[in-house]
Amino acid sequence: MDTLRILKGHGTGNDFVIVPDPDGSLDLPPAMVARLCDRRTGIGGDGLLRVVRSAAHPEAAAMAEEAEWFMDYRNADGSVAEMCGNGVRVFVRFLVREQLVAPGAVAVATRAGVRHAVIGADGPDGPAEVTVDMGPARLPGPDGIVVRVGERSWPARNVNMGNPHAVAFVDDLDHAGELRTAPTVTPAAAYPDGVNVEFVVDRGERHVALRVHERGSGETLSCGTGACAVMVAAARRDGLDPARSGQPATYTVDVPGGRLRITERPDGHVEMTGPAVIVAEGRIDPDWLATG
Ligand SMILES: N[C@@H](CCC[C@H](N)C(=O)O)C(=O)O
Repeated sequence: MDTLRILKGHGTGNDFVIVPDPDGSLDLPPAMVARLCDRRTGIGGDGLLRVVRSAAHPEAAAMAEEAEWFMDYRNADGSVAEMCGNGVRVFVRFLVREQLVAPGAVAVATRAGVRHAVIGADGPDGPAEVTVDMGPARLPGPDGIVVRVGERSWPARNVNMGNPHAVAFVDDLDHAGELRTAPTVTPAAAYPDGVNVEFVVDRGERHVALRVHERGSGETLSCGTGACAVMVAAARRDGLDPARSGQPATYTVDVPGGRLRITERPDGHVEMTGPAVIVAEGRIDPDWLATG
């Protein structure tokens, strides 16, 4: 690799290094991803979005007819994740900016399947928000999940948005402490591949706020899949189930980096709407790459 074009983007403060690689020709081992995501010695990011044509990637080739582009998402530690909600909005923003797709309906292949997004034209008030059909939530259980931080513990709900989440309702977001290390979640068997943990408080009617500790990235300013998991957990707690009532349920979910609007539809699909921003673009110094 002599040089590498990269961009930097974020969605509600969840930030990503974007690596265009249409032909899927780059070798991006976990150590290189971690170097690029390092906030002091690299570009810095909660994760990395590699932009690859679905047909050029073995994990996405089967989705190529439905979605031309594959979001190869990696966490900041280099680990692979199935899905990233903020990431998919930023990914769509990137595709439109590069004129790789037209504004409007955009399908994106992910490891959790194809996700369908809608992005409008930018207006006088700034860039259009992006809405993504995040698919249905699964609530696989078991009962009795507990999240612990230091001396405190809370019951939690297992919500899967393509990736795993433990959602704990708490009295005060500060009670989760510094979150420098991952909360302990038991039983461990509920999450064989690790877990993202959300701490949630109520802010008003159908309005909640969260903090999140992400698998592979630590505490972040936002998590789109986490916000969707939180919305569904809050709806069930509040006695709402659109699949049974036939009525959609919409919640405002505040994250440390902004605000997302999440709707669960009667068909069970969860829609997320929020901003997606491209911050910068440039090239990685070939010497830096070579000394990895
Ligand atoms: N920040 C993302 C989620 C990224 C993946 C997650 N850390 C995992 O390992 O599942 C989002 O916005 O959803």
